[in-house]
Parts: sequence; structure tokens; C-alpha cells
Amino acid sequence: MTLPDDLEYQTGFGNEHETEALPDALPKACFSPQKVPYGLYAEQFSSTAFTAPKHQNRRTWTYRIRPSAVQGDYQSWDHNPLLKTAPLRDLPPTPSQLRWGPLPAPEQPADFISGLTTIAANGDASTQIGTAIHLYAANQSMEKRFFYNADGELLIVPQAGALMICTELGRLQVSPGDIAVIPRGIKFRVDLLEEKASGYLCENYGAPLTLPERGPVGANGFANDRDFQYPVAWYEEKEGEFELICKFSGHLYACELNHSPLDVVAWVGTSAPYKYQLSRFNVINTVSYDHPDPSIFTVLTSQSDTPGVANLDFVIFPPRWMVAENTFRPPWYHRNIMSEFMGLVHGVYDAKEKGFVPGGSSLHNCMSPHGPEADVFKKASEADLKPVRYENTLAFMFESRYVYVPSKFAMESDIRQKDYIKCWSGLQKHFDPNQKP
Ligand SMILES: O=C(O)Cc1cc(O)ccc1O
Ligand SMILES: [Fe+2]
Repeated sequence: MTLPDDLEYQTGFGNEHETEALPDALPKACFSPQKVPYGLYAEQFSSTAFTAPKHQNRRTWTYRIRPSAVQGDYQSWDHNPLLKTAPLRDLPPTPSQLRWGPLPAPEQPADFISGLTTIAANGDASTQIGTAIHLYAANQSMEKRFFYNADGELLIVPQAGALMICTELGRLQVSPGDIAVIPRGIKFRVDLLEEKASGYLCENYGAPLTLPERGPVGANGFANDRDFQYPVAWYEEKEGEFELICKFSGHLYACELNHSPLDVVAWVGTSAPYKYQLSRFNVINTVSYDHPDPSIFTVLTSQSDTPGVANLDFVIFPPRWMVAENTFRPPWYHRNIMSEFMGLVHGVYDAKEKGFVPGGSSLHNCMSPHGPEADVFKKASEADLKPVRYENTLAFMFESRYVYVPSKFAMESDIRQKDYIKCWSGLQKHFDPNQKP
């Protein structure tokens, strides 16, 4: 369900946005004046190295009631043993094709952070390489708890239930069909707008997500810059007993706060949380023949140090027309150097009509063979190739150059579909050397 979203946003991917919740709160002629309007403190927030190339540089100046340094001592926080960080060492990486059903709804109270479960991770957070994939399942708002993640940027893909993500830089409302991205280090709280909420969370240890190049497609297409929505300044002036949780180099810490950290009255900069409605994606595909590589469906990419080889590609399979002639239309059988983790927001995915259910996941690691299940192969091989519209479907992929290591929970939990590979066992031999091509 999509709840109406009446919040105000600023638009434009990666723009230097500026916003103030009180008139003239934003200093005009410099970033760090001797006295900030309204008695605020200036604090710079850097998401990239000071010296990162200009087109990649992301930093934001915040003007806040108290500097972030006003907080208690960090103590270790051990309330979520299922939240893990790469490198995962409990089990060896596996080339086995894996699939999972959704997580059951939590029986105990769980918020967005305490209700996180890690399914897989790759790379190494301490070297800022790789990603982790978690599922969230929450039945309560974070209330007096706030969180920031020093290990990476967070890409939230809601699957059920609308969320109000209250951040230092303002609020984002997201429903299934939207995504939100929270920069590394930004403090936030997630409020549930419905009784429960669940979805996927990709933690990107690497370079911040950005739009892929458009190449010969030109200046428009795929995810258009104008459709990315950034919050306007919004603050809470609240005193009391609050808790700030942080994930730092794979460890969870908490410190006490005597005020809400969402106290930024004005900000200007290029590093900020944002949301994007996936239905805005301009889908580009063949109008002649063959099934193009799924990179044509890339919404956002986190580049590694090798050009064209992603730390993380976020790819979607949205509703679209399928018109390819003389073509086997579903994904082909394939083996890929990149590792592919998939999820389903709603509907049915064209390669897997059974077993891959909304809220579920699959993993096909580097070079592990996969493709349509047996029934899909049969149907697609005989289909009448008239134009058809794929409706009510939204699958996605977190694709990475690094092998995903599943968590112990993922391998041992009942949500793992241990018979997944049987989906290909019905593929019969049809070879006939005497058949005329
Ligand atoms: O494996 C998958 O289902 C994802 C995928 C989809 C597609 O259309 C082409 C290649 C690919 O890896
Ligand atoms: Fe694939």
C-alpha cells in the first residue's frame, strides 16, 4: 500500500541543495561565520574525502542546536546478534544457488535496527569495500532511539509497510515501490506509519551510490536526476533521555544523549538522504530482438576502483512492455563473474514463477549457473511473441563484483528453500542431431 506523502522535497540528484526551517537560518556569505544565526552551531559533514574530485565530492554544512560532539561515551550494544558485518567468517563462501522465503513477522518488539537480520555480505567494511544485505522486520517505531552507520551508506527497499525516516537533514516518507538512501554517518530514526514494516536493506561500504552513465542513450533516460527527492530542513527541539546507536567497523555501540540529535535547523550541501519512486524509472529495452544485459535496468551504482566493474549495482525489473521478436524472452541461462543477490517487492518475476515470493531472496554467486525454471523455459519457448505488458511486478538485484558470503542465519534458518535447485531438474534434453534447423 502507498500512503499519501504530503511532505515537501527538493529535487535533483546530487545537487547542492539548501534549505532552512527558520527564515534566514542559513548563513549567507560564508559557511562558518563567527556567529551563526539563531545561536546555532555550524558543523560540516563529509561523506567523501576533503580532496575527492569535485564531481564526486559530497559534503554538507549543517546549522544545529548542539554540535554532534555533545553526546555520552560509546558503550558496546549487544541487542542484535543477527546484524553482521563483512567479512563473514562463520561459514565458507558457497557457489550453491540459494533461495529464501520472507522472514516471519517478529514475535517480540522489534524496531528498524533491532529487527535487522543479515543474509549475506561481501568485501570488508573496514577497507570500505563491498556490501551487506540485511532484511528488516519491525513492529514498532524507534521512538527514543537513533542510529548512524559509520560502515556504509544505507539503501532501503521497502517491501511492506510505509516508513517515515526522520533524519538530521529532514524527513523522507517511503512506501513499497520507493527506495531511500541514507549517507554513511547520517543520524536517523525510523517511525512506522503502519502496524508493521519489512523490506531489504543494502549497506554499501564502498563509494556512494550515483547514477550510471547514460552513454549513447543520451542525456535522458534510466533514472532521471530530477526524480530524486531530498528532504527540506526539519528539526526537533527535544530534551530527555535518548539513545544513539552506531555501527562502527562491524561493532555496535550506544551512547546516551540528553536531546534529540535531529536538531539541524538549516543545511546546504551535496550529501543528504534521498528517496526515489521506482515507477519513475524510464525503462529502456530492445524494440527488435534478443534480451539485453540487465545493466540497462541499473538505477544506481557504486563504482569500485575498476571502471565499469561495480562495487554494487542496484538494478530493477519493473513493469514494462516486452516486444522482442524471434527471441527467448525471459532471462537467458547464464554464468556471471558478478555475484547476483535478488529480492522481490511484489508480483511475479519472469524467470521464476514459483517459489520466488515477495519478501524472498535469491543468491547466484560468481560463476554459479542459473536462469529460468523448467516450466518458464517450456512456456517461453512456445509463447506467441506478440507484444505483452509485464504488469504487477517489481524484482530487483544487488549485483556486486565481490562474492557474497551468506550468514550462518541465512544458511541454517527455516526460511532457506533447501530444494531450490530442483527448479531446474525438469529441464529435459531436447537435442536431436537430425532435426533440421
Ligand atoms: O539472474 C537473474 O534473474 C537476473 C538477470 C535478469 C536478466 O534479465 C538477465 C540477466 C540476469 O542475471
Ligand atoms: Fe542472473
